[in-house]
Amino acid sequence: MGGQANLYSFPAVDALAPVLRAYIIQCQTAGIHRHGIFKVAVSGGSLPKTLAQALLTPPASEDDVVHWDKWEIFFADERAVPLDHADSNYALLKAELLDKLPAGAAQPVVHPIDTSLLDDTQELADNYEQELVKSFASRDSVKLPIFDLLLLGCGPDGHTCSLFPGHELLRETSAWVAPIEDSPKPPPKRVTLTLPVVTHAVRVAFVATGGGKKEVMKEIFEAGNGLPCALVNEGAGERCSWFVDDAAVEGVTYPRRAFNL
Ligand SMILES: O=C1O[C@H](COP(=O)(O)O)[C@@H](O)[C@H](O)[C@H]1O
Repeated sequence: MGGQANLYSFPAVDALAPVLRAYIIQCQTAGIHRHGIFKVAVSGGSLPKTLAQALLTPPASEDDVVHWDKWEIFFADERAVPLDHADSNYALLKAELLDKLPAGAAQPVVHPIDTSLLDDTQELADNYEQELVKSFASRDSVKLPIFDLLLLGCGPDGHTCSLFPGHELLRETSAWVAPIEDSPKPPPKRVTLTLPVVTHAVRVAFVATGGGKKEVMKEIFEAGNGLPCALVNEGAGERCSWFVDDAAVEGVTYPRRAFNL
């Protein structure tokens, strides 16, 4: 993959949010142009709150409209818990964003995990993979699903989705969705998109904010060290963009880019 990941840095989340929105709208326009729909996968953690800040403000113009009725939302990773559990990424996205969409307005199609399968994470992952197969066409006809956009977080240890540093899941080359039963961050049982699916997306955007991320950001951008986020940078190259606040990249020498709104 040619090119390097783009790093966009802002004094604070208030300044980051409108640029993230503009970037997402660009991806939305491209997706709708490409196939009449916008297929996105989102992370949990701190991301949904920032996403809400970016996407819930009224449009500034016709070109700035979020066409929710064209959105198909998947989860980049999910914890093996009920959908109303405090650890559920679905519950988080619902509380932060989905429940706040204007009443009566068109709604996105959302794909949560099948919670009847929580006792068997392999089944849970296989079932979620089938959700992707239904949406992206059969596994026989496409080697990998191509999301229009992945919206990802970065943990302070450099994990993204539920792909953790040094974990054998990083070597998965066949499955689209994989189970993990020993996540170092609770809860231990989860399902996650695999690295090939992540790096195959049309666009990948990370959002990382706060001084608690600065050590790992330095490692990701200056050493790599095989950290999951660094592997995404390497695999997706210039298709990958980071939206961060200055606190998260304090001391990081990697060049920042200017985002042309
Ligand atoms: O466990 C998880 O953590 C990561 C990072 O979360 P953050 O709070 O540090 O942003 C998140 O992206 C992932 O979806 C979640 O399951």
